[in-house]
Amino acid sequence: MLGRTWAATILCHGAPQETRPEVMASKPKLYYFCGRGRMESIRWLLAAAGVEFEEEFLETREQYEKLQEDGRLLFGQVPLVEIDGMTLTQTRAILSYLAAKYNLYGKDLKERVRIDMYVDGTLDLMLTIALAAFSAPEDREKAQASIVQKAKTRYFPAFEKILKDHGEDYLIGNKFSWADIQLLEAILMVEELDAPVLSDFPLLKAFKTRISNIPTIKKFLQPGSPRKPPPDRHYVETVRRVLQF
Ligand SMILES: N[C@@H](CCC(=O)N[C@@H](CS)C(=O)NCC(=O)O)C(=O)O
Repeated sequence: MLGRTWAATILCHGAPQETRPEVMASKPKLYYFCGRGRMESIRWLLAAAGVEFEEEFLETREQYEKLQEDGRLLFGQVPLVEIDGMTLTQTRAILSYLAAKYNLYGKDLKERVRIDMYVDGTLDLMLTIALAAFSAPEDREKAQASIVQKAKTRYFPAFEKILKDHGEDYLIGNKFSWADIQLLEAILMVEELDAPVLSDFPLLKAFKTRISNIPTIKKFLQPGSPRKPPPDRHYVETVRRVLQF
C-alpha cells in the first residue's frame, strides 16, 4: 500500500502505514513522485490551508500506466489530485481551485488577477529550478548560477518593490494569500542554491520571517512534514524511469 497519512509522510520509503478508509475518504489524495517537482506548490498550499492529505508515490512505470489505463490522467501527465469527488490534473488549475476553496485567492477579480501574475512569476522561477536537476551534472552549476542571477535581477526586485510600495505585510490586499505562500516557497528554493541571496532585499527578508511563522507554515517547515527535500539522484532516476525519458 502506498498511501501515507500526513504524519507518516516523513520518508517516502518507510514502512507501509495502516490506513482507515472511512477516515481517509475526505482527505485529498496526491499522486506524484516522492519529490518536489510540480506537486510541491500543491503540498505547500494544502499545508498552509491546514488541510491534511494523503500521497501515493510513483516508483514504477506500472503505477503510471495503471493511472493512464484507468483514464485518470487527462493528458497522460501528473500531478494528479483527487479532491471533492473530482480527479484533477494540470498544476495551475489544481492550485487555483485550492486557493479559491480555502479563501486564499483575494476578495475580487482585481486582487485575483494580481495573485495570478505573482504566482505565475514564482511558478516560472521554480520550474527552472526543478528542471535544472535534470540537466547534465557538468551543466548544472552553470544553470543554477543563472537561476540565482535571474532571481536577483528579475523576480526578487519586483517583489521587494511591491512590498515597499504598499508597505503592507502581505503581497495583496493586506491579507494572507496563495501569492505569499508561493513566494516563500520560491525564496527558500533559491536560498538553497545561494544562502545569502536575500542580502539586498530587506523587505523580502522580513517577509520570509513573517510568513514562515504563520502556524500552518511553521508546521510544514518542521522536519517530518510532507515537504519534500531538494531533488537527489534517486528522485531524478525515478522520474526518468517512470516517464521513460
Ligand atoms: N501542464 C502540466 C504539465 C505536467 C507535466 O509535464 N507533468 C510531467 C511530470 S512533472 C509528466 O507527467 N510528463 C509525462 C508526459 O508528459 O508524458 C501541469 O502543469 O500539470
